Amino acid sequence: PGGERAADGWRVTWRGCAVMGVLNVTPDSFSDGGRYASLEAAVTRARAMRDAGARVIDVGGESTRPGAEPVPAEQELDRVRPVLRALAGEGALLSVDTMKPEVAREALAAGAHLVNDVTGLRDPGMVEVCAGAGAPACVMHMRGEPRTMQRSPQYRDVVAEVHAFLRERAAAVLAAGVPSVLLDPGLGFGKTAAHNLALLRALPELTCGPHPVLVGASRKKMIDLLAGVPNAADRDPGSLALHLHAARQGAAMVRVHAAGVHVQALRVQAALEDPTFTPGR
Ligand SMILES: Cn1cnc2c(O)nc(N)nc21
Repeated sequence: PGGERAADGWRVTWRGCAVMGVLNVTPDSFSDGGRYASLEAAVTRARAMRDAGARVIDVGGESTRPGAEPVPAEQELDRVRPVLRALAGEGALLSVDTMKPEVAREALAAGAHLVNDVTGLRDPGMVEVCAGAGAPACVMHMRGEPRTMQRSPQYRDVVAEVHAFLRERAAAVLAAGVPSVLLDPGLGFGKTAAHNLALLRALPELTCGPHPVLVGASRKKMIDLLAGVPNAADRDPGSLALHLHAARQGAAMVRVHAAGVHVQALRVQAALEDPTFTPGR
């Protein structure tokens, strides 16, 4: 907490953990599907999250929730490009949430600063796009693919396997010229709630490394399994609990729907954790 910390090639001075606001411009996303289908609504939402203190806005045109059907590249691009163009240069950093290199390339040209690829840049073309554009990337662990990943995920040792994957992918993409990476354990992407808990409890093993770590638990199914909250839209308190834990364990950023709630709580937590912090009065 506090002081300068390089994160992904751009220097941010922040206290504690930064917030990445989720902007799903898809009709079927699990928690806010369809609400931001119109460009104006999406841009308004992004500005609200930025004004609430979100450091990054993550723009996604293809749902990655469990069971989601793939979307053609052109359709995905038609959803995200106008939003990125409208937001470019307005102050928030922009990431594009996509698994497709051709979408990432066009999104970076339209103003995105960062690529958030839930496959961990599995496609070599994605590595080329990020290296070619000099764009940082989030390397996330996913077992399988969104459509089938939650059927029966199994690991010998989920923490060891996920951390090994992230270290190996990070080394590979950096060696291929991607300027910097964030690592992300990919909660809910081919994991049971028990797997997610193990990964959250082992975060210090990941955050003690050289790369900033991003964690996204916002409104996910595990909150229902831990606290009995069947409706995704009601899960922000549980999301906050998980993200405060992640920040306390050294996460550099959390990916959230409720940006304002998280910004306030993380600022208070950072002050609490920072013995040099002196309140205004
Ligand atoms: C797109 N998306 C959904 N959940 C996510 C998570 O936990 N991390 C990242 N990087 N992206 C996510």
